[in-house]
Amino acid sequence: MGRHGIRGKDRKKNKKPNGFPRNYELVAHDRTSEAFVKFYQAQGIIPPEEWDAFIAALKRELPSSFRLVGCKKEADVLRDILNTRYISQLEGVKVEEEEIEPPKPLPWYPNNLAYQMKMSRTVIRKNTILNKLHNFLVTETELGNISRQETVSMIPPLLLDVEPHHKVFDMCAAPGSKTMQLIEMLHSAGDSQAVPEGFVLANDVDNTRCYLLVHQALKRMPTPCALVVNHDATSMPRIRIDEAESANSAKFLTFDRVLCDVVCSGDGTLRKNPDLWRKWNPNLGNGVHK
Ligand SMILES: C[S@@+](CC[C@H](N)C(=O)[O-])C[C@H]1O[C@@H](n2cnc3c(N)ncnc32)[C@H](O)[C@@H]1O
Repeated sequence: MGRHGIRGKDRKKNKKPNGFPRNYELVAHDRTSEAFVKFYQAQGIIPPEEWDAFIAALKRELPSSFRLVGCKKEADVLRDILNTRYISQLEGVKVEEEEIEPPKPLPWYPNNLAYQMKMSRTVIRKNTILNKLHNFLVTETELGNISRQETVSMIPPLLLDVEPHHKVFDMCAAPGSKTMQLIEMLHSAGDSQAVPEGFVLANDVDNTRCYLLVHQALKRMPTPCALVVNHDATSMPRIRIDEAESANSAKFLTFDRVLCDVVCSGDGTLRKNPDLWRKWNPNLGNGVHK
């Protein structure tokens, strides 16, 4: 079951008999779409023997996940608070006969700083500790101590193995969850006051999304080691780093690490937003490639 606000024309259709609009309605999500099946089968990119597993994966609700910002000295304290005040209190707790799953550390993420959990909003509302945990996560996210990020999105920056002296180019950076992780890795030397030698050049072609990068991501992680640029990464100009007059002796910036997180179809969002099943059409994916 999901809860939806009812907007626009749909609001008219959803009037109660007494004439007052129902703002919310409980809707069972129909996680099927003929258009989706037709489109993906025509692409021929999913081997027939994997089709059922593919659809089953898309129908599984996406667990939520978050990271404690690792380069801050508060990370250890926050992990302790999370474990003692919330996770240990939730062991074996049931909501309406159903045992709830407390947040679990992702085993491959360094220092147990990333967690995943499966909890619906309905369950959160019905349990006091879960409610408090929810408020804790919201507050610490606002303070920049926690970053809400999908589990799969945490992997590429980890694989880059960024060190504090690295010059890093994040080619398609907005809205910036991976940029944040790269900056954290630059600042990972332990001394939170020290300015690392390296930096992240964070670029995105979309000007509006560059604003998101600055105002949502970098605002929470102030650093002198990040620069945002707004350019088409397919024709990125070389950046000259010498002061010489002569073009013959020109030196250009090179990078130690490059992250290129290109646009996808966005269809994985079906897991996060099941309402998309009924609205799905190929233009949604094509739209992000304009
Ligand atoms: C998958 S999103 C990036 C998500 C981001 N790395 C993060 O972790 O938050 C892809 C981004 O690529 C950008 N983009 C698309 N074409 C681009 C291009 N030619 N040059 C630079 N950025 C581009 C889009 O505007 C979009 O913000």
